[in-house]
Amino acid sequence: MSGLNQGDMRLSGHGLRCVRGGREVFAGLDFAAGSGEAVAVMGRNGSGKTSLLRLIAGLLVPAGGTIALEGGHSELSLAEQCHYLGHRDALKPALSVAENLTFWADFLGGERFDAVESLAKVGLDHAIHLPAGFLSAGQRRRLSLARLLTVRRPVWLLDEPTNALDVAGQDMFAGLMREHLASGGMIIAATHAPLGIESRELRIGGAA
Ligand SMILES: Nc1ncnc2c1ncn2[C@@H]1O[C@H](COP(=O)(O)OP(=O)(O)OP(=O)(O)O)[C@@H](O)[C@H]1O
Repeated sequence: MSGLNQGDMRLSGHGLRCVRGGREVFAGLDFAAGSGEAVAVMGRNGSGKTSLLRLIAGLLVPAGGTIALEGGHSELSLAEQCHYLGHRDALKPALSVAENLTFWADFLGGERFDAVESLAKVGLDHAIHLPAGFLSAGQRRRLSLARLLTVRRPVWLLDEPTNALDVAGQDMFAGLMREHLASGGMIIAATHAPLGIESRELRIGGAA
């Protein structure tokens, strides 16, 4: 019995151990997040914040411990219910802004929402036909964020999501995160700066 209400989800990790390049990065790590909750993963450089997100996304295998999602879509894996947004923007410079978004929507599959509307929400509708290679760093980040809106997935794994965003961009993104949480989603974000939304702190490896 999970004790969850219908539609609610809970993502948790217990006793997680991460080894990279033969070196232990962290061990005995526990975390939990429920629908509507955000967790800010904090810690010094190299403490394993990105590694934790990659473990949850299924891009790395834990050396120990377990990760479980309760109450999600029973026919989909955890990875299929996650968006993983790395700190580097995964964009194809020769493709236009709209084509990059379509590429990601095709790649990720599932139900998709209007790309133009998503681009408008992140303030990029004026650049829709521009090659992504021409975008500024903040605009590239905004295009990456539009992916979260075009393909809806309940678990957002975000690595330093506000990097390169100006103050207005950070406010815009805080609004998008709040909407996502209000709709029952959850967010695990590695960050060195405040996220701009209410969040629980998960500190890895002692004080930064
Ligand atoms: N592919 C790899 N092979 C070996 N070691 C790696 C690899 N990737 C990362 N590491 C090591 O794992 C440790 C954790 O890295 P990680 O990127 O998870 O840290 P982080 O907390 O996100 O750091 P930062 O705040 O600098 O972004 C670091 O010591 C790093 O050198």
